[in-house]
Amino acid sequence: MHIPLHAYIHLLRTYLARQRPHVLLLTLLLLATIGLQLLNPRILQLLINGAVSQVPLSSLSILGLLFLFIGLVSQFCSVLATYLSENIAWQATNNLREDLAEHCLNLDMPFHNQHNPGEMISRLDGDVTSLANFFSQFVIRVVGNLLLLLGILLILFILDWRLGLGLTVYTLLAFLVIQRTRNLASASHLANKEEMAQFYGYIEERPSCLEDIRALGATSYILLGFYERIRSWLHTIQRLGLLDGLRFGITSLTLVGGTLLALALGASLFGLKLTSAGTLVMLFYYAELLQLPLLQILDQLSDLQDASASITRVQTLFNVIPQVIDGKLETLPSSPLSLTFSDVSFAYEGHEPVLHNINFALPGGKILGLLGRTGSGKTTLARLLLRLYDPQSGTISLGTPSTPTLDLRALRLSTLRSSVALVTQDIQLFHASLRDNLTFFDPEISDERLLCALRETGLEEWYQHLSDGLDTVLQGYTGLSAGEAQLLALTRVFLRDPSLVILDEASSRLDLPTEHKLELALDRLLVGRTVIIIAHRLTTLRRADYLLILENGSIREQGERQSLLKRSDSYFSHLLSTGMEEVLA
Ligand SMILES: Nc1ncnc2c1ncn2[C@@H]1O[C@H](COP(=O)(O)OP(=O)(O)OP(=O)(O)O)[C@@H](O)[C@H]1O
Repeated sequence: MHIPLHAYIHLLRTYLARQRPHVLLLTLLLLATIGLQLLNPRILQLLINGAVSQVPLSSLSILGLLFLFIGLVSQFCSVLATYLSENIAWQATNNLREDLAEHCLNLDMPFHNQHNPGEMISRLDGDVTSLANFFSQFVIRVVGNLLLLLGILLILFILDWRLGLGLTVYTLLAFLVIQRTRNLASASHLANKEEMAQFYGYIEERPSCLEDIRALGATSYILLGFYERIRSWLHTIQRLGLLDGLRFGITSLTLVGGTLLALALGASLFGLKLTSAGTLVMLFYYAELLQLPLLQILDQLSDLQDASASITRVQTLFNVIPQVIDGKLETLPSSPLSLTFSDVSFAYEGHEPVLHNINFALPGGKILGLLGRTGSGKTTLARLLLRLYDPQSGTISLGTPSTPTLDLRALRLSTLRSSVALVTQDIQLFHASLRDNLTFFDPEISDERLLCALRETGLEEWYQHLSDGLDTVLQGYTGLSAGEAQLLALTRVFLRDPSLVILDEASSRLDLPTEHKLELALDRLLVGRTVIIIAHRLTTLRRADYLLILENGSIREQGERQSLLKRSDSYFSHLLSTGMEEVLA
């Protein structure tokens, strides 16, 4: 997978620029750690040589203390650097996660239809998390460890060119050998992940159809599938364990080889009286130290491989452009809006047309009852009105007293969606306080306004039974009846005060007191607004000034409710006389 260098640099610059002082401090700390790591063996050399040549104990003690002090400072710097790099990584990944989440939320429905929530979680969490190391450590660690490596080899060259040359050749060979052996188990690691996903997918799916499994007596069949998967997984794990063990063995042997080489070279120089005991110990120390940058550079390179895949996926997501383009007009008057559909036709991407040449006009402040069998296109029509999708042909316009036809596409999406409210049957409640569920986390909305809205929707009594009032945490639908959930959705609309309301009535039957409360709430809510009700109850239809009946995505009939009622040949009259079940179900 090839990612241009500028993509890495762009990502690093974007997300590290906000934390420049921390990055600078981290660089300094790492450089200090490297300097101290290089210095300490030299102190050890002086200490041992001093001891051999019997320098005074006080001087040796100072050297000993200095050795300890440098070790401590080096450890302290390294702890501080770890803390800082964790912080930098969290900040950078959180900023990236935030930008990506905002981007995804602004993408339109066609995108979300094609990408399931699991995929989004894997992008926003999995991929972003795997970039943490890339942000906090990659450049600094690779450059830092290269400096450490070069520093050690340079010191060895200065000590004796044969030592320097021998260990340089060893370093290059060790790099190649360890790098090669690392790839030994990578195919097995992938296979292991695949087997794991298969296994969990299998056991996750089974509980959801437990009843069917029992009723059909399919338990043995399910267990057989379970054993087959676990057997296949076991073989993969065994192979992986073997290869991992082999890899570990080869790496350890290669590293020990370096120390042995250093000792052999040092010992032969010592035998030729070309070096001192202190230098021999220092050499051993450097040879051990050499392992650290070698392994860390290889670790960083393998992390970069993972990061590259994540960077590609994150970039691809950032490159997705919404199909619904935002308009420019920022304001709409708060008076009831008139609505016009002119020759609107629409098909979901890759599907047959759902709406065909829809034409209708609804004056401001009036109520339209929208009827039709299931699948006739009612919800789709509401989605077009909110610009969750754009129609392939035709225009939808809102009208204000000053501008009778204002194409939806001219409006800012945020303006449109604050003026038009959609209450769906599928009411979403967050795991959050009642206050946050109503205000959508907007601190500007006062508690008085909230209580007033709850009174308007008849939820005052329900509210008084809540243990923590507005701070009561709603656990999804637990403790809420379907009617109460609908009333809460209406309370949200009261608070937003939109000019046009689309209400997809719940098709389930409510008990009489709740239905009564709902009717009262609607009486108050719908006054002075333009309303479209996707109606499932006769009582609601009585509110409608106009009716529009859809059939297979086309208008079967439309007109003023009263005049349709009066006309005995109207389809509506026919539906009334036959009980209307088929279109209100
Ligand atoms: N996201 C989608 N992608 C593809 N086809 C869809 C999508 N949503 C709805 N449809 C199809 O569009 C047609 C109209 O669906 P729509 O939900 O608008 O009907 P409806 O009249 O609101 O039905 P109901 O009363 O059952 O809610 C149906 O055939 C449906 O399968």
